Amino acid sequence: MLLEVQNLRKAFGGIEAVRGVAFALDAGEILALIGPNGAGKSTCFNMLNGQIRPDQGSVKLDGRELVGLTPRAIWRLGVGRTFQITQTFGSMTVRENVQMALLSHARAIHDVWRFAGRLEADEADRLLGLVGMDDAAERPCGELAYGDLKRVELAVALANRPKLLLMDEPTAGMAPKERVALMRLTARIARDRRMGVLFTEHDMDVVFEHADRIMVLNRGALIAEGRPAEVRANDQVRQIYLGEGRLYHAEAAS
Ligand SMILES: Nc1ncnc2c1ncn2[C@@H]1O[C@H](COP(=O)(O)OP(=O)(O)OP(=O)(O)O)[C@@H](O)[C@H]1O
Repeated sequence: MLLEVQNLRKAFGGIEAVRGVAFALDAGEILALIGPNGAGKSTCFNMLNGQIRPDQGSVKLDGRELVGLTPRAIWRLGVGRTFQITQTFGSMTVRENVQMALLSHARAIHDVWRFAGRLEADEADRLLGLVGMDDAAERPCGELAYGDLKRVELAVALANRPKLLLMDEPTAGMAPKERVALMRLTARIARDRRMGVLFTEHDMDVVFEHADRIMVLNRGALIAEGRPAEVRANDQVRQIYLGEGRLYHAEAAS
């Protein structure tokens, strides 16, 4: 198993944001974490990459305990993350953003950035080719359409060669066609590189179409886990999403 999470807990004052969450994720697998607003998804993610220290529990990547390590140390061990708000540097070009990430991975950033016009440029272009953005390498990121920016962000996250990629609502703010394209691209890369992907997402169409497995969090606890068809058929899950119509829409679409 690539990732093994056991009995993860976190309370904020009196609120038990995450209560005894346990799951495992295999290399190359795409796992979705869904749940209503406030269910504890972000808190889970933040515990996985070290931004929040759990009150209890264990997070193991390739058998190595991550709890207690800094976010940077966890990133170096191979846990990458993309955010809901894209975090590229707007004034830098597409290629420079990826070069920056590559140099950072090589620990070279402080010494060489000033002289680094060509450094890692080939690898940056290779990663941009992978996400279909090589033609835009010279453009400032600030000029890109949102969907293109998300693809550059994926290339930036891949520069670290993550074993596990955490994606916070990867398709938020995108047009439906772009959503499908980004998730297909993510799936292809996950399979090719044997990279595990854990993502949160409010769009149930994206979740049910693209996840290998789905976990449902409600009030801090996992209430269901399984293949999309199993989760869709789960009564408790249907109750939670009832009224919102989202699960049923996903059903009709698949
Ligand atoms: N830093 C914090 N201090 C106090 N309470 C917090 C903090 N972070 C989260 N919470 C609470 O913990 C619970 C879980 O929040 P969390 O943001 O993890 O949910 P979520 O599933 O990511 O929600 P959303 O889908 O709206 O992003 C909520 O009740 C939230 O108010």
